[in-house]
Amino acid sequence: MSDFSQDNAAIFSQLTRFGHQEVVFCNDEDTGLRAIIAIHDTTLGPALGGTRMWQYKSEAEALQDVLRLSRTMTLKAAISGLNLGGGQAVIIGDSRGHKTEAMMRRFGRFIQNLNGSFITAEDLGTNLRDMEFIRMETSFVTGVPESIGGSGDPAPVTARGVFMGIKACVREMFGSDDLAGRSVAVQGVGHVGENLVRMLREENARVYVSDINDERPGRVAKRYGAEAISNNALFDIEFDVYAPCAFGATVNTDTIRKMKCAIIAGSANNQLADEKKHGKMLLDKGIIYAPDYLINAGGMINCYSEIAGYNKKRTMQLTENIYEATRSVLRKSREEHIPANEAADIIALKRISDIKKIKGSYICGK
Ligand SMILES: NC(=O)c1ccc[n+]([C@@H]2O[C@H](COP(=O)([O-])OP(=O)(O)OC[C@H]3O[C@@H](n4cnc5c(N)ncnc54)[C@H](O)[C@@H]3O)[C@@H](O)[C@H]2O)c1
Repeated sequence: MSDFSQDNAAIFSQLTRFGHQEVVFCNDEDTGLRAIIAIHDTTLGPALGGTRMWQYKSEAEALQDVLRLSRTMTLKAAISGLNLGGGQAVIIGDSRGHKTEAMMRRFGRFIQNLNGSFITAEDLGTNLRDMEFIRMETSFVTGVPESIGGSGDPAPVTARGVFMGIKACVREMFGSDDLAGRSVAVQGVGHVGENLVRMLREENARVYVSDINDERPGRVAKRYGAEAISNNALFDIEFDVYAPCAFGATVNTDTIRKMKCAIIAGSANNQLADEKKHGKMLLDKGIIYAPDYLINAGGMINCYSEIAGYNKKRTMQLTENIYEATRSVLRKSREEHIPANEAADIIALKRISDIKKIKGSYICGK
């Protein structure tokens, strides 16, 4: 991968290719801060996106990550009916060694300079404490602790959205969204996965759980009446729904060949190793896929509510809408015989282009 700093033209061609509006490079010698903020699209509202701190192998890799993630946030907001755009920030460095209060607050000042076109939240390598530091310098941060007026842990809300997505898929496949007796394998029983297991068991689904952490599956299985299985056995067992809730790219050529499930619906980001290729493979194999950014939007919805003045009831209503949104995507996929991830992209991009026209005519009419 070439270093982007040696090839400026490549940056602009990438921005054009993915339709990014603005990219800000933040450099501060005193604190050692090196960060990139990407604002993908603000047609629907301010760009919301997490701040990820990661030891990237190269600057090019950091840029690629921030561009990809910010675009997904645009699609997620659009398909969820939120008045938000998509953005993302990455801080280059080791979150365990390089992070300081001063660095986070300096980063907060960069966000402040964007005057509200970018609002951030926690992501991999950052935590609620970091958000508190950022908030000392700017109000354009969300997902802060409940103790200081925020919406708190988004995982239960994310799990609720995934649960609604699973129900919509089950209805598409079996004609009813009743989960009693349906079998679901939840891979990764962390914050989201465990909440999901609880909800599934409340509807009497048969639940299998696996995790790379040896202790968790047994504990979660015992608590909710699920069955612990080994990570390696995941695709040897037949079940109705595979719910990836651990990490990305678990849906790839190798695993699709082994899969005996009817549905894939989980919280992990970027589940398809290759969007185009694996979306098509799933369609051809007759496996229903709930696009990840659609059904894991609960966390974003939680942040959206916080920006508007947090209201738990409204947050849950918006999250329940994931059921109908998933149904629309699956219907389009079935009627047009296109992969579900492609159907989701089309619906999300159409909402943005429709609203862009309205905004245009509003300005003309002034
Ligand atoms: N937390 C949210 O609100 C939210 C929102 C949107 C998307 N997501 C995505 O959902 C997924 C789960 O999020 P979370 O907050 O529950 O994270 P988490 O870290 O709390 O849980 C992840 C779990 O997956 C397990 N795991 C890690 N690698 C594994 C492997 N190779 N095989 C099996 N299990 C493995 C971990 O041991 C852990 O128990 C992540 O991909 C995250 O990006 C989370």
